[in-house]
Amino acid sequence: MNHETPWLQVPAAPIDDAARRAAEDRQTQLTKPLGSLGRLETLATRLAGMQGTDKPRVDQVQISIFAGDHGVAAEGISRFPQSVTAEMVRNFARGGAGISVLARAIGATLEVINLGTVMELEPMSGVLDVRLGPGTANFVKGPAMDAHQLAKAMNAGRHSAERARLAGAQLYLAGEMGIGNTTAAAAISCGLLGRDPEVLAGPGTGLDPAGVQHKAQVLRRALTLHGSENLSDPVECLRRVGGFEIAAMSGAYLACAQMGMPILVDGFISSAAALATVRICPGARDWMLFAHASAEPGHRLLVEALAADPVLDLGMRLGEASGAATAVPLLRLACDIHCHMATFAEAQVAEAH
Ligand SMILES: Cc1cc2ncn([C@H]3O[C@H](COP(=O)(O)O)[C@@H](O)[C@H]3O)c2cc1C
Ligand SMILES: O=C(O)c1cccnc1
Repeated sequence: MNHETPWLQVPAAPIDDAARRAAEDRQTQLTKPLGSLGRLETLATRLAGMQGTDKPRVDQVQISIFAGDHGVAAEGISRFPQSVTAEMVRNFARGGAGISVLARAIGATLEVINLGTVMELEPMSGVLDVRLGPGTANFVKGPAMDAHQLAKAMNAGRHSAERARLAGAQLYLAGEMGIGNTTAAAAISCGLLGRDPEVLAGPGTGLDPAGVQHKAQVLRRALTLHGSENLSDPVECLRRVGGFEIAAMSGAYLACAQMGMPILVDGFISSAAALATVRICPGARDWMLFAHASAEPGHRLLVEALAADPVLDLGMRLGEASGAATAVPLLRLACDIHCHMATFAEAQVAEAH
């Protein structure tokens, strides 16, 4: 651990079990057969435990998008050129990206943090600059970043979570933009799960089967270079084969768990960051809800390892927290039903025998 990130050792906040039980008790009194609203019930009762109230709400939603480039893109592992990372940052700022539209639609606050792209960008309103360099180093040749860059990335994530909390957010969504980051997310997953690259390499932005095979070979070279011992350590794994934006997401998730803020995890890349977070701090898992099953094939293994139960399965594979934003209306409905349905007593409806 680095002297710049002593907070990595802070445990997660405890869940309020009394509030969760009170919410579960309320569910038994609502005018419906118990369990008939399926996972909408458990979403509400888990949120109740996280928020310390029997009436949870997710009206105030924070979305933070972390962007950064990847040196491993030089290995030809993405369908798209690296310039797209910076170009998409501009698109976020102008309100034209998928997540820009979704954030407006659900009334969420959106912030963008640029951690360093190959293509330099002019200062833009709505984009925070925390540049750590023009992207990570190519991790098939050496570590993606040095300890200082890793610490700064994780601190950038923590600061985002702190801003969200100060702004009164009731739910935190992290998203990412970084050409090549499905390769980094796959490398992290291989390292932390001890699995072969072939099961974690996927098409990302749209590689054909030969491209996916090449990606797996690139991953294998990285795993050989860094070694399974180094890669089984979550912090060292993030430093060696992670990305600026992935490390920042992990820092943000960890800080949310420490401060007691519910997290809604997005797709493949976010789940790799979530797994690293849980390996750093097992208690962080209690603060995570999982939005969707990504179409990226490796996501299934992360879902399994995290014992996650994603809310949606829409075949999405965009990233940018788009899957998470899409699940927010369902979480709001779960809270509305939980808070506003009449009880058997209120409605004078007979209860079960
Ligand atoms: C226009 C565009 C917008 C995106 N928004 C998110 N991603 C997603 O795709 C990238 C990862 O895929 P790979 O590893 O194959 O490069 C990430 O930036 C991710 O957020 C995008 C990709 C593109 C092309
Ligand atoms: O699931 C994701 O997060 C994902 C998948 C492919 C490309 N970008 C993001």
